[in-house]
Amino acid sequence: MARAFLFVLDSFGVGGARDAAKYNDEGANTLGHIAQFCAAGAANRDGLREGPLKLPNLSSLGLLHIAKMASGEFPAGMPVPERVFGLHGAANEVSRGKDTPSGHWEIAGTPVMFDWGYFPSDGDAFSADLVEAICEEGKVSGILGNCHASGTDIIQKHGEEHIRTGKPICYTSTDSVFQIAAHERHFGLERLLELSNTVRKLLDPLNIGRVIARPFIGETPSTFERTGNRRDFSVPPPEDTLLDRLVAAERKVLAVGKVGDIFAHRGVTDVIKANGNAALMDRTLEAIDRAEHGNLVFTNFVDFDMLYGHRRDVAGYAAALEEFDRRLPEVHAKMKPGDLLIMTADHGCDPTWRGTDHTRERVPVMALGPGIRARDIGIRQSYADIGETIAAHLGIAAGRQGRSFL
Ligand SMILES: O=P(O)(O)O[C@H]1O[C@H](CO)[C@@H](O)[C@H]1O
Ligand SMILES: [Mn+2]
Ligand SMILES: [Mn+2]
Repeated sequence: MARAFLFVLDSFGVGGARDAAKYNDEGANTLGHIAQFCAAGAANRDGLREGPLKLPNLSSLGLLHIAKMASGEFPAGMPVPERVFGLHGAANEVSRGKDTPSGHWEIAGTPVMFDWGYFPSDGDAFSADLVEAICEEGKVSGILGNCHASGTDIIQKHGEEHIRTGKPICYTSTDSVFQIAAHERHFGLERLLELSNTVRKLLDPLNIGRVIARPFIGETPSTFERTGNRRDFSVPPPEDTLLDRLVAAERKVLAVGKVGDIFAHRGVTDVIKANGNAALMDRTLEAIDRAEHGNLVFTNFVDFDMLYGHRRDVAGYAAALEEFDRRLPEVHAKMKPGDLLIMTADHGCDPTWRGTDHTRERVPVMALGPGIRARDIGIRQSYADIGETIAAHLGIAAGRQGRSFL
């Protein structure tokens, strides 16, 4: 019985990307810098965590060896185990963007070799024509924001005006995204989702990867808070991915968290939503119980990126990693002969880095399962090797990109 479980720790990079300078990210290292801050006592938070970064389970699967391989150094303050129990390596990204869809599609065998459309960072992000079309077709009297921004900052800045005027808050980042923040009650969640759909269609000719609906609640800047009802409206991948190939071979793909949205629901048989890493882990464990021979359970753990990486919150990121690490034995306990678990990431988001955007980095690749012998699989030339490994493990035909490391 062969089953595969793929966990993407969203934004958990390990530094070392050869092309980092092209993205103004030379030296960025999500794991390395978190470990450094923790070891220096600069990531303590009362009641949350303290001291050096503690990831005993990930370390025993080779995470620290991966860090050394990817960026030249073991992470600071973390004891290096003598023996490693998993297949371990790092992977370069070949896709041009350092965004979530590019990373996930590349993992699934479809690197993004075209350029996404992006919005300018000087002056208005969105052209007058686009704003006019949004107002007309989306039936709103105007938009707020119209700039590059951090999603939590911009709702503090414009939230009250948004409630007063009904104008949605529209912003972007260095990713190919158009984000729309609106109040769940005053503006209405359904209306926000409809507007996002309308904008999605308007943006197709501009090659924009995603429209993201960002509902929030609260009445004042200090109480505004984004909710778990975020929705991503992605363009479909440019060609069939591992997920489509599995479905064509009559396999189930159980997509936990935002995975379904990222693949525009192509190649997904079961959509399982959850809010927050703890609930994502709970739903993943249930999906593993349900998964049958030949199935893939594919989970995105979004908190690392959304709540801590973009917020440049080192202590928060460290605590989330430690919590994830603590729950890994629950996954191990469910693994049966024939199961393969791969853990990786889609890009970096170094919480010590300038700005609030993703960082171009290598990602860790950890694979384990009963009967899979631990070894060093080196630096892989593309994330696509991960998807190919799953294809080989589940016994479907090889795709066009990547090489299995099994
Ligand atoms: O600041 P927030 O709204 O979290 O936005 C972040 O989330 C987007 C999608 O991951 C990224 O493009 C980044 O801009
Ligand atoms: Mn991501
Ligand atoms: Mn992100």
